[in-house]
Amino acid sequence: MSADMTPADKAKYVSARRAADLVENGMRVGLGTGSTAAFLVRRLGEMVRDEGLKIRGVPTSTRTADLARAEGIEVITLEQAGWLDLTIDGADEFDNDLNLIKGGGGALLQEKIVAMASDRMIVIADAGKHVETLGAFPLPVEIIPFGWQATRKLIEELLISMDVQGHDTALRMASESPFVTDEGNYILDLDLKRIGDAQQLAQALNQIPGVVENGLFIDICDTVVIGYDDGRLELRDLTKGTIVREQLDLPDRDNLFTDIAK
Ligand SMILES: O=C[C@H](O)[C@H](O)[C@H](O)COP(=O)(O)O
Repeated sequence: MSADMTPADKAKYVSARRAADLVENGMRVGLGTGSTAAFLVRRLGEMVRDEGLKIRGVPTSTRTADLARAEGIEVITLEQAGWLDLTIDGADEFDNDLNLIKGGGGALLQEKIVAMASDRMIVIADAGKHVETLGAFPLPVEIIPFGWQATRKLIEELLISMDVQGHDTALRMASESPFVTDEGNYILDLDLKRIGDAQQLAQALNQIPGVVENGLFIDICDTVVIGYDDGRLELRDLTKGTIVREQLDLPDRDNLFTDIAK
């Protein structure tokens, strides 16, 4: 497996592997969705099986739920958990204030609910996800299928009124038909290039009746673990105002990542 991993995959692995060390016995943990979060879930599974870690996980998608169960992690619902100690999730973009764009994998709604029901949200990401200004990654917006074209029109009018230039809104497709989220909704991807006031846009989007939620995570995440493909990593903690740089001791190349290879 190691030979097939791209540099970005290695960096994702580094961040996920380090973030797993922040999970403590007895925690109720929100489990994110996506390729970076999958590395985390696999590592946590290994810690549960081999190191006796006892956690209960609340997955943010059916994909993550399936993976967590396969890894031997006890899976519970958010209702059963009540509240979470920690959520660890990937992101499509993060800025210096740890505001995020999420939803590239279509799981933004459950991800936001789970993150906001947690004492702490940690993002795991390769360094390529860092941006000065959010918006290069198209912003996913989850919308109700009923009257979705009307919702799109209202979103486009909103973007014009907010003076967002050159925008494009695309219904996310899964081959021939619209992509459907775990909650039975559609996703519109807004190609905005640059989001000036992310807070204002997030609030305005959610005022539109057909909009369920948007992929802007503002003031939700307080820590990021940034991974590099050579094992370097950086932990930025906004609450403490600290940046800690470390080097992850990776096994030699032949064994690299075999602990998570499935
Ligand atoms: O809906 C998907 C999630 O928001 C993901 O966490 C995000 O798209 C990042 O995914 P990946 O880790 O695969 O880049």
